[in-house]
Formats: sequence, structure tokens, C-alpha cells
Amino acid sequence: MTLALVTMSHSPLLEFVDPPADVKAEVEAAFEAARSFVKKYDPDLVINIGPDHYNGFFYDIMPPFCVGYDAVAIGDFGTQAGPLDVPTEIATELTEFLMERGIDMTVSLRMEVDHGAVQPMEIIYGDITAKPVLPIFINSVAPPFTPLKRIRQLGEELGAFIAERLADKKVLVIGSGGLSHEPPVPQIATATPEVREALLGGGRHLTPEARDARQQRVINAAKDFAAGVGVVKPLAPEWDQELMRILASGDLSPIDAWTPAEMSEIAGNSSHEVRTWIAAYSALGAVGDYTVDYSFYRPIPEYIAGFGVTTATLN
Ligand SMILES: O=C(O)/C=C/c1cccc(O)c1O
Ligand SMILES: [Fe+2]
Repeated sequence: MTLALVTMSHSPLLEFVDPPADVKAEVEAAFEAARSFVKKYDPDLVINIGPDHYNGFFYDIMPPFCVGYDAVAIGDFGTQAGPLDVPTEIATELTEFLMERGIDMTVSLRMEVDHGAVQPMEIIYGDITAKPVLPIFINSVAPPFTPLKRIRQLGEELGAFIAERLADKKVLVIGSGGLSHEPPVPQIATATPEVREALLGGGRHLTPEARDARQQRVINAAKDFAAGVGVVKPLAPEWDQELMRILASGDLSPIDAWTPAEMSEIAGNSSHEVRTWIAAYSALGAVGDYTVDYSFYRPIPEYIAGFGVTTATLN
């Protein structure tokens, strides 16, 4: 068994807004670094830890995390749609392993995933079916949130599973999301009756018109944010860099003190997407000491994201 890690912010705005050319070039260089890292490592299984934005998971039943035994990408914001190549037997074995170790895992036999899950695969491989992908969803937008300590435990047990049960595989774990950001993803606490209904499941399988309207709202918010107008909460570069420093240190325990309320307050309602990074780094750390080989960070208002990309390997 070997294990390597890539974490990256995603943004559905990559193809819809234009940051300054030097920023675009930096982001492309970061993507290229991730691409060449993965190409060199050449995994035979990808474990993809990603959030969802009320496309696959709704408040009719919102688990803190979930393993997909099968998954289909919905293709929002022009991302690739269609089934992922999910190794169902490994997903089943992982779930049973996690349950035995005290992680009350939820399963989906047909998980629907959005840009938050598939964008790294698209950026790295240009095709979401290029490799077998085992998808793990972590709720990152819908309060209440499980404490970060539980996310670390989930990641550690995932690492234990990889070490014990995937001895014959080269595994890549991907964490997709974050860092600080608050795009206009609706909040149940402030939702109008109509939006509340969408968050309870009415927003599943939108008509093309409703999908366009939803996406245009986000694109407009990004343009306003980049122009310094509108209502999007400022990014929090210091918070982002502190998190990246902790993740690189190999001792993730300081994160346990971070509360969901503080995270939302300081770094925005979607900062909880960093849970995907925390789980991924916890998995790697459970297998052995590691080194962050590559790290990029830049706050990018056009993408409404504290934008980070890292790669890491076992020592
Ligand atoms: O509206 C959505 O579905 C999500 C938007 C978004 C915008 C910027 C960064 C992200 O991580 C997002 O998911
Ligand atoms: Fe997101």
C-alpha cells in the first residue's frame, strides 16, 4: 500500500469569471503541479472526499458524512455529468470497517455529486471516469455540523482502512473544498418558504431554467464581489494560512478547538468545506509521517474562494 494526497479548493466559477491574467496563470500552475504529482504517482484508486451544495444532499435527511457505493455527477456549472467508476466492494468494506471502529457511517447506493466532488478529477485527469473513485461526502454547508474532532477520527479510521485493507493498491486521497468563503449558498435559518422547500429536497433535479437561474445568481455575486460591491463576506487569508500551517505540521489536534460557529463567523458559511482537507490529512497522518511537497495559496474574490492547492506524500 502507498498513499498520497491532493487537496484543492474548487470553484464552479473557474470558467465563468476572469481574474487578472497573473492570478489565472498562478492557479493554472497550481493545477499543473497537482496534475504532474498525480501523473508521477499514478494511483490505481482515488478516494475523493468532497462536499455537496444542495444538489445531492438535502435537509430531508442530512448526514454528517456518507460513503457512495455508486455515484452519478449531476453536471452543474458545466462540469462533467454521468456515473463515476465506483468500486462498490471496496466502498462496502470501508463502510463496515468504519462502523466497527465507531464511525456511524451513512451510505448512499446512488450518491448524486456536484462540482464540489468532481472538479479535482476533471482538473487532474480531464475525465471523472479516468480512475476508480470512491466518493466520501462530508456535509460542509448545512448546519448542524459534526465537531471537527469527529472529522479527524473519520479521516484516521479511513487511513487505518487504507493501511490494513488496501495493501495491494496505490491510493490517492483527494480533499476538495474551502478554504474561507461564503458564496450565496442558501442558509436554512434565513430561507424564505420557497428556498426552504428547495433545501428540503425540492431543489433536487432542477429544470434547465431553474439550474441556469441558480448558477447565474452565483456568477453575478462573484462579479460583484470582485468589483468590491455586493454582500459576499470577505475572505479570511490569515485563517486559511493558519489552517494550512496546521495541516502541514502533522499535528492536527489544535483544530479540535475550532467550533462551527466560529468558523462561519471568521471564514464564512462555506468554510466548513475545509472538513474535506482535514479528513484527507488525517487519513494520511494515520498511515505515517508526511511531507507537504507543494503548497499554493491565494485569496481570489473572482472565484469566491480562499484558493489553496496542496500535495503531500508519506516520508
Ligand atoms: O452555488 C454553488 O453551488 C456553489 C458555489 C461555490 C462558489 C465558490 C466556491 C465554492 O466552493 C462553491 O461551491
Ligand atoms: Fe464549494
